[in-house]
Amino acid sequence: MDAQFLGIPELTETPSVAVVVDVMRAFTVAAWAFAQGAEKIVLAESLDDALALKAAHPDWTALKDGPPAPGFDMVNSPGMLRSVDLGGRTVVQKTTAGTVGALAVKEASLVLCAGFVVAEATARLLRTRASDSVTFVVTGEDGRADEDLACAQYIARRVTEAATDPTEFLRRAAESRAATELTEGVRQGAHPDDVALCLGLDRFPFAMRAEPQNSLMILRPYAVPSLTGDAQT
Ligand SMILES: O=C(O)[C@H](CS(=O)(=O)O)OP(=O)(O)O
Ligand SMILES: [Mg+2]
Repeated sequence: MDAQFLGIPELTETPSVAVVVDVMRAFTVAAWAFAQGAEKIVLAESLDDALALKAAHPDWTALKDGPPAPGFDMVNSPGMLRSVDLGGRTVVQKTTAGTVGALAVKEASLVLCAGFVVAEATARLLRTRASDSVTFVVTGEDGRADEDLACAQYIARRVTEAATDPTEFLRRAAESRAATELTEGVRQGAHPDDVALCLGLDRFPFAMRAEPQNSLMILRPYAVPSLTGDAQT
């Protein structure tokens, strides 16, 4: 598999297969939202769009990064979100990096959103599809966020080497700027457990696929064939 690792500004062409990585915290939050019962996540283009979607659908749950804000129900924190019942709910998510990265590749034929919590399921799905070429979108810091790059490199390696040791990749993420800023309270809307939850390797058995639907980009959990080869969708 030919793997490319690109920051959002480097996306000059539409890739065929894109894996959009945001470890801290957008796609860790998304995975937790599905674990808490959310049916789907609408990836919003802007804060105004997120608020407009919420206004049009008052039963939806709107979520943003940074500090709490009027009109939004939650912030982009897995530590806070893990105790919220989202059974059957639609979540609208707008963040600085993760949602922007997914929207930047919305024309791709396959868009997966990932973090360490869904690494193995994501790698297994890529393995199953046997894609020749995969573009990993390293969403943070214009492609330089080491938590995202480490996770992307780990997933890429796992596609071909199932026994890849995660230790060094997780260490890099734990020592990244994002982890430090979350731990030190520099980034707002954070819970003390956020970094640990973002490093929760293979916490969930599903991958996450984003697809355009009625002019919106919708993220859903995506069951992948198990190790024993039982196919699910
Ligand atoms: O919520 C996050 O962790 C970041 C925003 S910030 O860097 O904390 O301000 O957004 P994300 O898109 O999840 O990287
Ligand atoms: Mg991030």
